[in-house]
Amino acid sequence: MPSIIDVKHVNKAFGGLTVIDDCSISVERGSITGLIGPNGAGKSTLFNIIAGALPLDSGQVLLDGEDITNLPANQLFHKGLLRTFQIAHEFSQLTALENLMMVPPNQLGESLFSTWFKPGQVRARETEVRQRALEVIDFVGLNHVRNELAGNLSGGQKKLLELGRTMMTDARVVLLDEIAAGVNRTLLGELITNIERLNREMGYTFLVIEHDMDMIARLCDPVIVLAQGRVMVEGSIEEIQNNPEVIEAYFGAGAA
Ligand SMILES: Nc1ncnc2c1ncn2[C@@H]1O[C@H](COP(=O)(O)OP(=O)(O)OP(=O)(O)O)[C@@H](O)[C@H]1O
Repeated sequence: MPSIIDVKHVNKAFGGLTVIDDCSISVERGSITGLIGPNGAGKSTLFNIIAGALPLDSGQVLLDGEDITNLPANQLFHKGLLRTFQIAHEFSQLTALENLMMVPPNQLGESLFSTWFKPGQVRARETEVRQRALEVIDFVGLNHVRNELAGNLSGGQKKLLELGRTMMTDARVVLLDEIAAGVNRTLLGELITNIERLNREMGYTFLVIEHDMDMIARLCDPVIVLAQGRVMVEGSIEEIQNNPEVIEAYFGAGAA
């Protein structure tokens, strides 16, 4: 399978500290690829670079062969590369359903001009968006709380809602940043099922940063291990777990 994301020889330093060091990774189209590594390995920095939230010093990022290096997040969003975000404070006062309805780009209703001059068209579009939001909320299993304020949802339900938000647009690649953190086991099971369904049924590719090794083991193939800003090893979870270098990096000298 060809890759959908290619990170090529990327470097990033903060002050004098090199955090991403000539790093190259490829994410296969249709895969659920895990990105793991010890604390401070540079995972979030690399994510931020891919997601257009942080400029790189040198190197290149390609999406489907197209150079997207340093493109801002909103342009990447239109190209179908998105990352999940914690529900922003101002969105916590909207219901779960309204949170989904806020997502679509170029919503005609957002423009005052079109509201004045094309009210029929705006209404039709809103009905369409609402219908889609109802389907998505059902898909992620939050139908019973659709009219709750997002701020009142449990941690796990918020994660499901974040995942749902990626479904309101035509995503090709979704970056998931520690989605398991603070989620109870039941909801985590639902999250994993939903991610797998999005992957299988809708062709989403996922790149997943995760500290929860259970989740990585259940979901990800391949797994890329980052250490000190470089790829240490890449392979199946079994290969990773049995790799002495990885054991050493995680547990320190003598553990292997
Ligand atoms: N904005 C910043 N300014 C200065 N240093 C930074 C900045 N962001 C990250 N760093 C440093 O870069 C290094 C890598 O951080 P990063 O958050 O990418 O690691 P990580 O692998 O995601 O770690 P963790 O698993 O602990 O979340 C760390 O040493 C961190 O202190």
